[in-house]
Amino acid sequence: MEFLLDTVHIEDIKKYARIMPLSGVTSNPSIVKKEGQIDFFPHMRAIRAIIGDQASFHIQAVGQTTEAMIQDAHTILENVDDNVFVKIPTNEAGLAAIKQLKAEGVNVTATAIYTKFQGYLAMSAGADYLAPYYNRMVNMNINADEVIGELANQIARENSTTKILAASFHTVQQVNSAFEMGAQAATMGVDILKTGLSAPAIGAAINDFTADWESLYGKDSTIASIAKQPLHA
Ligand SMILES: O=P(O)(O)OC[C@H]1O[C@](O)(CO)[C@@H](O)[C@@H]1O
Repeated sequence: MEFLLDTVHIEDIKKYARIMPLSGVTSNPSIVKKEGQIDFFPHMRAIRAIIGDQASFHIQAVGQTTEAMIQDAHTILENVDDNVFVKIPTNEAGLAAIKQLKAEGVNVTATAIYTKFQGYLAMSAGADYLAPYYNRMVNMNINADEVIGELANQIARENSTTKILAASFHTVQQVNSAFEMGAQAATMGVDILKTGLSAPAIGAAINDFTADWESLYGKDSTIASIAKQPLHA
């Protein structure tokens, strides 16, 4: 199971690289826009420096034609590093770009996936990751669970190395569901992580444990402090 962050906000990436089992970072032009007019390549290299070589880093091509996407891919690899997964939208131009980039040995994430058909084609073209858009499918009355579940079944049937990197999440429940349907990876904004880890019930349970502990050993006592001053020494 891979958890990725769907942001290029440096402080958030630094913070959550410390907190979570971070498998990678994803971005797209809309995510980049949230940071304002950043110096694109130095910013991307700074993200790589934070997440390290073992994490997967997904950066999107913006060209509209096959040739433009391939040129974008080469430029990204030259200016960030060779391990980047270049995100290519799964339309006709994109599929042709995926085929060519895979023939060159480039890491590719097929993105903008709303249907099984797009996913099957991108898988056949050799994409390393498929990025189905969970919440956008839900908004279009497409059964996101079914799409992800069937893509996962096909991966299993073919013993394929392609992985599902589910994306476009608006709720914690959607992330759980994508994993349960067989996605190997999910990318999410920090809002999802904050919501999932800060439910009032979690804080209430921690407060109760603290109160019980302190009623026994005194205010601000810790495991370390009672080890230094054992009650029955
Ligand atoms: O629907 P949204 O929230 O814009 O998300 C689109 C998704 O597509 C991606 O570009 C795919 O990786 C993600 O970065 C993003 O989660």
